[in-house]
Amino acid sequence: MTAAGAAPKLVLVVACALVDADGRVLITQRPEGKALAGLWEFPGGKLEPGERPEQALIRELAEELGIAVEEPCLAPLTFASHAYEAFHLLMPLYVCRRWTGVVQGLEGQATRWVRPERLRDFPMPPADEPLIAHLIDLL
Ligand SMILES: Nc1nc2c([nH]c(=O)n2[C@H]2C[C@H](O)[C@@H](COP(=O)(O)OP(=O)(O)OP(=O)(O)O)O2)c(=O)[nH]1
Repeated sequence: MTAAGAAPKLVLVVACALVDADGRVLITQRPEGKALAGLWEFPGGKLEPGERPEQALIRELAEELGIAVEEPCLAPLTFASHAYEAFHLLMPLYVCRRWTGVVQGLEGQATRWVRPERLRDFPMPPADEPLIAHLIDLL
């Protein structure tokens, strides 16, 4: 609970479910030393000042994974809205099936391609749990 009048800080993070030709989804493991370290998440991150969400996501996918995505290939699927202790996370989740380049964990993060029904076998941040059902429905 926050004190009356004190609104939690709203943090906008964009994330993407990359889907391969076999219908598997990419998850990446948050590195040691970061918040939520060791948990598996969808690639993405916070917007930089002046960025549109899609631009931020394209930048994050290039920086984290070394792939190039065109904006029309990002389809909105759903979003997460989750109250963490320090902030409230609002996280649109896009789906992308087309990119160029080969996915690599450029920041040393582990990467896994996982069938949507298997996503629950990987510990994910609490904000992500409700997203899994949407991916199972879609794929
Ligand atoms: N990229 C991504 N972030 C997620 C997911 N689920 C989830 O709760 N988050 C949270 C974790 C972080 O608090 C935030 C993403 O921030 P980030 O990865 O860009 O930044 P960070 O934690 O390294 O923090 P910072 O050092 O940049 O401040 O969103 C997810 O599936 N993907």
